[in-house]
Amino acid sequence: MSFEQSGSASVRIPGSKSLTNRYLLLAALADSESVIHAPLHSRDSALMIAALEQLGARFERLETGSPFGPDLRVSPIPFDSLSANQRSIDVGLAGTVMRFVPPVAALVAGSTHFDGDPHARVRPMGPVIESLRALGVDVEDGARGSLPFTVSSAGGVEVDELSIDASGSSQFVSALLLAAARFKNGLLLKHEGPAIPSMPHVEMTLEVLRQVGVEVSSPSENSWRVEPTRFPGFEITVEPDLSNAGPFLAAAVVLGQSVSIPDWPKETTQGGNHWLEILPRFGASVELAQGSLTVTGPAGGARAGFGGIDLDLAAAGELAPTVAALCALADSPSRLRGIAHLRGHETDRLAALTAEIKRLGGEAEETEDGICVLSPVSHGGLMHTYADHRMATAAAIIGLVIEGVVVENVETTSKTLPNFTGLWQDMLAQFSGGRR
Ligand SMILES: O=C(O)C1=C[C@@H](OP(=O)(O)O)[C@@H](O)[C@H](O)C1
Ligand SMILES: C=C(OP(=O)(O)O)C(=O)O
Repeated sequence: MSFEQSGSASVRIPGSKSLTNRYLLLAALADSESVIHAPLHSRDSALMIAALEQLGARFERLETGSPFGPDLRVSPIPFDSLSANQRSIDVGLAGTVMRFVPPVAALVAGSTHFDGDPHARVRPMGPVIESLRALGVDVEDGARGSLPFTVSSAGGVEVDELSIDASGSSQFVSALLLAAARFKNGLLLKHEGPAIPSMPHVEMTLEVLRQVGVEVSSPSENSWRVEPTRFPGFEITVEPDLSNAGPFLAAAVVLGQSVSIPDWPKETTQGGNHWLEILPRFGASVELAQGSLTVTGPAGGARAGFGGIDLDLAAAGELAPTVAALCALADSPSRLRGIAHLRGHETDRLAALTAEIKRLGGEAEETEDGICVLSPVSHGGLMHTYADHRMATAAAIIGLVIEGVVVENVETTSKTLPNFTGLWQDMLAQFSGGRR
């Protein structure tokens, strides 16, 4: 696809998955009703809502006319009046549901069975299962250390100190910190092991806990203390999902156009804020003004050519598939580092990215902690997406430049970005002078 002239588009992005699912969970743990404005409505947030409903929380849709769906009123889990039940929770492929909800199930008397999509069964869960056991809760997992498993609790957690190895996912830390305010004695959590990936997501957890009134501190590097806190319901507006803004901003880069994202937060813990540093490395200019981020691609985009990059993405691995799509269109080699843990994401993303770049005639190889893209993709074909929303959006980016790219199962984007194709088409129409 090429555009004779530089055009511009404004793309409004739905709410952050990571913030929505944290607020939903904390609203379920609060002492009174909460209202969440502009939440994400997607498969991952629907799974979080259904999971919390199983545990006794209630959700009411408050229509606002927003194209992204209603606001939500949340009635918390009625801890004092719940009877010990047997429940069943589908985590889909959502890391935030499979990791964050089991510690909440530990607070509720009865047994809760967790299972998910086929690939969910191979995502790392060991530290969650072992932590719950160390907290005095029974977990039956058939000695697999993964989904499916059943959490059985008398209701409540008294142990107040725990060490885990969260080098496989920051979500292991977030999961325990999010529930810990309702533990009888709070929690002192320590991480022991290689570096934790995606640290901004731990910062996000601390930030949302503070926002809702939970006392939390970090006595030393890699340790956190959550005080036992009863906190009232809250009213909050969810920021747009800056990771999901990525494919649209990448479109600006590869097509040499301008894309603006309204409501870009001034300050944020979202890893997607790293776009401001990453995209200039591909020759784009970025401007944050009047609450919008505008990215303007280099003149001529990928057709005129831009160079590859060497980048450590440990802090924002979630952005890797989008960055890899840019690297696959660059005219010199790239190396992405610090992202070994992507092997435990929605699919083994290092293997998937390498295979799909090679499928389209590029040269790429996995390294111990990332991938190298050695030469760009050169022809079209069916790009496999492995039920991974970010593989689908990566394929869409490549398809803007390479003729004949077909994205397999693009609906998989509904994990975090329903109507991706509508937003994408609308952006392209704006570039060609259509509706703004
Ligand atoms: O806490 C969260 O909301 C997330 C943490 C990160 O997980 P990892 O630490 O496993 O990368 C991120 O990649 C994921 O998309 C969302
Ligand atoms: C890793 C991701 O998701 P999850 O929350 O399922 O871990 C992601 O969205 O890139």
